[in-house]
Amino acid sequence: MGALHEGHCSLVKQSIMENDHTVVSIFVNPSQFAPHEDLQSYPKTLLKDMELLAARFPNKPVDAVFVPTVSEMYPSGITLDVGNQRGAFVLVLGCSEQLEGVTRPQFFRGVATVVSKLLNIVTPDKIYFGQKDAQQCVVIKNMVKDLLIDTEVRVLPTTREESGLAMSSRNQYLSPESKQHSAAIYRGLNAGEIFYYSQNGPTKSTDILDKVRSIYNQEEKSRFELEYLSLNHPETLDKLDIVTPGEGAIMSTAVKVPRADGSGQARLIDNVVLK
Ligand SMILES: Nc1ncnc2c1ncn2[C@@H]1O[C@H](COP(=O)(O)OP(=O)(O)OP(=O)(O)O)[C@@H](O)[C@H]1O
Ligand SMILES: CC(C)(CO)[C@@H](O)C(=O)[O-]
Ligand code: BAL
Repeated sequence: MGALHEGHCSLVKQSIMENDHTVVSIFVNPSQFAPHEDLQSYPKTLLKDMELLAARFPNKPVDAVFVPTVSEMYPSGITLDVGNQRGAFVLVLGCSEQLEGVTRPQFFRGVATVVSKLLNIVTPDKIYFGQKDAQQCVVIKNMVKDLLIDTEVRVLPTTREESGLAMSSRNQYLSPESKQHSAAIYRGLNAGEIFYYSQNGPTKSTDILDKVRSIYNQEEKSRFELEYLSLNHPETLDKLDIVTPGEGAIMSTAVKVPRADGSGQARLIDNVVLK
């Protein structure tokens, strides 16, 4: 969606390494935002993005940057009626009731819709996504499988700041202080991860999540508001009561932190995969 950072660049780098041609799409997709979300303020830095791509990949540059308009992507307009969301994609994907789907009921549908459009336009052999948006990756993998789309979905690890904070375009909303507090998001997930591996066997989800919460509880609620914290099956996103080695889980969270300009909260997501 633009406002490019090193997380995006890691996807571009991998694509340049693995393919003859690379297309970058930059499109802030209105259909995945609910009316109360941050579509209007979402950072748009196209010229800087182009400069960053040129500077980071001077030897083998990307072949095209695709920057469509909303009406090019949605020639028949967009239906934003959340009450009417049970369209084909939701039926195919079957995970609209989970996690991001609970707090952002339009999100999975909007992402599936725009990604299928992008796939139809570019027809790539491979398409690259970041593990930071783990649930989005599950939805897209299911969509590609269920709609028999001829592309390979590549998911690359989350690029982090030194503090552990996952890089995200929305980090631009934060003050340096808020960024410091936000680093607790990953510290907590990491504490849960370490606990799980120390158990060396099936582990109760509540025990793992308690370890994460013990870190989150050290933060003041006005600075760090937990929206969800959950352990889910890595492929179906079903909630797990027990995490079993071999089957594994995605431990994911969404946290709201104050925006630097005082205009409310920024919502940040992160996750770790338990093997
Ligand atoms: N830190 C990261 N590491 C690896 N991939 C990332 C990272 N951040 C984003 N991506 C991936 O880049 C692609 C484009 O994401 P998007 O433009 O929404 O950026 P974002 O930084 O995730 O923005 P947002 O702040 O809206 O979450 C997605 O596949 C996303 O998972
Ligand atoms: C998958 C995506 C491109 C759909 O707009 C977006 O959600 C993103 O960039 O993560
Ligand atoms: N990185 C996912 C885009 C979104 O939050 O809408």
